[in-house]
Amino acid sequence: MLTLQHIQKRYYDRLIINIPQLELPAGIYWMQGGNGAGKTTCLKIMSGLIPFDGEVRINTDISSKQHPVRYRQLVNYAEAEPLYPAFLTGRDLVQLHITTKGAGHEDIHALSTSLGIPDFINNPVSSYSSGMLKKLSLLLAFTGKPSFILLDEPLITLDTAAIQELYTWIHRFHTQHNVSFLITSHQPLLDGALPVRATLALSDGQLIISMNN
Ligand SMILES: Nc1ncnc2c1ncn2[C@@H]1O[C@H](COP(=O)(O)OP(=O)(O)OP(=O)(O)O)[C@@H](O)[C@H]1O
Repeated sequence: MLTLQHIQKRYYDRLIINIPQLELPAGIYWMQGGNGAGKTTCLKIMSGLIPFDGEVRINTDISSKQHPVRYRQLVNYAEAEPLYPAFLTGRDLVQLHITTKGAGHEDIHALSTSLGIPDFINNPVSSYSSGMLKKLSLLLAFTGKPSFILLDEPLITLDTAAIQELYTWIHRFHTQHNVSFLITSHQPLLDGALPVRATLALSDGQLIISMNN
């Protein structure tokens, strides 16, 4: 369960996010919103990466502000446009994540192989295409033993085969390891692609929730 209370985020004097109360029980969530609606800002708040007013907690009592290390072990985040130090290889980054996040729910190498990452994992990330970089960032978001994985625009730059693989892994982590997902996208989810619990629409800084079924 991810809980948000009294969340406000301003850039300069402009209120970007205003969420008085939100509870996301275990599930898969699909978030939509136009350009500049605040999706990335919202995910950065939920991942504890930027300052904000209010409180975000995972599993009821672990606060992103009071227990930042434990919180970050339980909430993983993949950026829409990931950036890494150019000289590191994919293998360096995977190793770093495995070392800091601990043994994962599953052998991460199977996910890596299904996305074709072994073909380029030993090369420096400066040589990666945008799709390769995206695949690596998604792989890193599956490391450790998170309760919640936040994926910002995971579909952009992925080819159709990789999107299908990603859906398979999301479904598997959710059903077998009870991992929840919050996924942002400009596209509506294709019918039956994922068992989404609710759709979140972000507009004027406010979230509107539509439960499925
Ligand atoms: N570091 C920043 N400084 C000032 N304003 C910012 C900053 N980051 C984001 N904003 C503003 O906050 C608003 C929300 O931006 P955000 O990136 O969260 O939107 P988004 O929904 O992810 O957009 P998109 O779909 O275009 O990626 C925008 O008006 C943006 O200009």
